[in-house]
Amino acid sequence: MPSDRGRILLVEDDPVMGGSLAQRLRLKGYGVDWAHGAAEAAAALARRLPDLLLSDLRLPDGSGEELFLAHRERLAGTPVLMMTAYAGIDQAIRLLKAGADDFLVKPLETADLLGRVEALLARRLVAPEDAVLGPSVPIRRVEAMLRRAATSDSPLLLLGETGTGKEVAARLLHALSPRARLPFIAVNCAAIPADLLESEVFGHERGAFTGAAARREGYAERAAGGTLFLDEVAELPPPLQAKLLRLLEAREFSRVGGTATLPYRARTVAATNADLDARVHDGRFRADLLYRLDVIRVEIPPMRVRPEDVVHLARHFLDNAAGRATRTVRGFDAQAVSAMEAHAWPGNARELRNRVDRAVALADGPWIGVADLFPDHRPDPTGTADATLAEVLVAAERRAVANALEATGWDVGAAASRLGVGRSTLFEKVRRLGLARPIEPGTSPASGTA
Ligand SMILES: Nc1ncnc2c1ncn2[C@@H]1O[C@H](COP(=O)(O)OP(=O)(O)OP(=O)(O)O)[C@@H](O)[C@H]1O
Repeated sequence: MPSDRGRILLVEDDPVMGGSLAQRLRLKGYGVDWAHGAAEAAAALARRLPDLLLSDLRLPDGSGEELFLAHRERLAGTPVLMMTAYAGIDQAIRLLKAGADDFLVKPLETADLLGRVEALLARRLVAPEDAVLGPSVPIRRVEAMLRRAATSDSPLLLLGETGTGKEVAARLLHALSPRARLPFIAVNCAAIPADLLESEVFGHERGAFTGAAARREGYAERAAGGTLFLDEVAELPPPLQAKLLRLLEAREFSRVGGTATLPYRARTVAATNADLDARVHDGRFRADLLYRLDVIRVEIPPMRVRPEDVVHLARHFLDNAAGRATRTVRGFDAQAVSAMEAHAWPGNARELRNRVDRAVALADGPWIGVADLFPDHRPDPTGTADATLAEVLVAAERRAVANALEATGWDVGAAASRLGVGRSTLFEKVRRLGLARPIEPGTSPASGTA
């Protein structure tokens, strides 16, 4: 069985056909959101990008072709598989030319369908030996999206908790893009005082304001034909939001105090750990600006759902820190490795880097131990010398169950088969371990998952 299956948006109006497809895909361990028409599918796509779109061409309120074309830019990193009756083959071929990945002719052969779904999802992963960001399946999936998006000029929005590596992802995107030799300019929208932000981003002419002794180029100008990375974009004050919107729409700007209009040639990549949809909803972020920025959306998963990356990144950080250290540091001892694997990493990769840097600086032997990494508090019980066996087992069980549920999008049937237990056993474990499904804003019962 594949190690990670992914989430499929199934668009099919026929209740019998849709029901049977959803069931077969779920039995194979995929998470399935089933939309019964084009409007429902558009709403589901706006909420969350699936790992694969499987859509019928003929829909009661539109067509799969219109749906795909309307979302083509956002779907740049998502495989698209169309289903059509024989009469729709011409349309399906048009869609392949427009960028869809594959199509199936009805009546469907289940084995064929499942084979193509699996092949398309596998293509979304970067091979482990090529992966730069980390070895886990979720981060290799992110990397595959970045690689595909690197050739496009569309704005890209990076979402993820603090410290997950959004700037690292933006730099990788830039490095993989045809703009790689041009500047990468990073602006932290939250770190610059609001009254300076405009002149920092757009530059100013001499004498534009008190203290403007000379003309200064802003970030938008210095980015030239490279990449302008707007970190913490949710913190932009409203007047700057309006100016950024103009920059993106008109692709031109003026320096503060200047009259000349300058062309904006950079690719825009924005990042935030805030819930931008909620900010739009409560009026703190412009809907039209979000629409402009959110053309390709890439979500960087938190460290707790990709434990395979923890030790890999820790070794990478250790190599860097050890290179700067005067003493010889050889690595982590076994307990330190277990403790890192068990820790929840609320500060994500940044916390990991900080802990490793500090441990390398302070450790008094060649091997880094638990106390060097976690001097401030006891990490989750697993791996600590003083945890009871019962605590260690509960922590390991909790982690395995949480990982399986997360990886299958809380598809309990799929998670149960991954873990090799029955559904009812898994339900009981979820209840006993106090695990709760994260609530996705706007999820409607119609898009229900098993
Ligand atoms: N995949 C990775 N490989 C190597 N280093 C990484 C990786 N991901 C994150 N880091 C490191 O972790 C730290 C945090 O990463 P980064 O600044 O990109 O996170 P961020 O999501 O942009 O954070 P914030 O939301 O606070 O802006 C940096 O030191 C970065 O070098």
